[in-house]
Amino acid sequence: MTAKILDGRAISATILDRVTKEVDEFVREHGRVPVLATVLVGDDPASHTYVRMKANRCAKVGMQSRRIELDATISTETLVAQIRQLSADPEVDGILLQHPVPEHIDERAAFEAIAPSKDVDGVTRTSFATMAFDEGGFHSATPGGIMALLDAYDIPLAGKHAVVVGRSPILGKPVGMLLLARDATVTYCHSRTVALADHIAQADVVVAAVGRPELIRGDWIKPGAVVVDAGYADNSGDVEYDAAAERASWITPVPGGVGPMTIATLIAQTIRAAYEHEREKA
Ligand SMILES: Nc1nc(=O)c2c([nH]1)NC[C@@H]1CN(c3ccc(C(=O)N[C@@H](CCC(=O)O)C(=O)O)cc3)C=[N+]21
Repeated sequence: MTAKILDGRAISATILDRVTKEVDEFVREHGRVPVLATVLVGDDPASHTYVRMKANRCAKVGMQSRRIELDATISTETLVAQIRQLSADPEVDGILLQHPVPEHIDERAAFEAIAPSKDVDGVTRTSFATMAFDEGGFHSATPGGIMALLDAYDIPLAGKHAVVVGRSPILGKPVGMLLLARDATVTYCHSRTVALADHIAQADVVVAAVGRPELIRGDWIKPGAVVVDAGYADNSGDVEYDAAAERASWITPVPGGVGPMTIATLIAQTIRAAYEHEREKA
């Protein structure tokens, strides 16, 4: 078997086309352009690239982005104050704080300074809780993008055994909960898991979200499984792609899979936030 491609580039383009129309309508209706504020701390080149891509995608759909770049040495308090200011700014619809922040900063405290109504990247406790209770809040961008990609290809999830590798608060943990909400049977694996290969071999759906290139070997994959690779360390995935593609029924490439879906989710949630802000004003 050779796997079919879950084409995140194509599906994200469809989403961004739809958002472009929504933005156009929003501007005509409300006489202003939606604004996404991006906050980047420090000078990690990969983080700069991602934030630039997000700003470019904003421009492409007709939204404005406001870039805030902060020195790597700033304190948690200063970062929190900056983000609170954006949360209080009526011109800002969405706020993205690029992860990771330098180690001396309390990243959780910084995320929590994002007003829930502006949490278009889905990183706050409020968003986590609404996601977990299926109450329609903003989804964490990568998990939301993964679900949209699976849905675009009508991948069945009910009753399937999904194995999520990784348990980070904005990726592994929430994607497992979204799969659970769709009636998958979910197993979480992580750095302390014993016999990872044996778990992967049981999976109908594998979601790899650890950031360790080629941690997951192709010959672990159960024939016919769906493989979603959310790894992006050094621009390579967590899955040994060629060997996995020989066994899988569907697979996400890196690049061109989960990455573009993450950005599309962020952008789609930003126009939604803008509409909700206008509704609150009315
Ligand atoms: N608060 C926060 N939210 C995030 O969503 C977030 C984050 N922090 N920190 C870093 C990760 C990483 N991330 C990516 C987004 C798009 C691509 C992407 O589109 N990559 C292209 C290739 C990139 C290239 O060509 O260089 C692709 O996969 O096709 C990758 C990685 C979002 N992240």
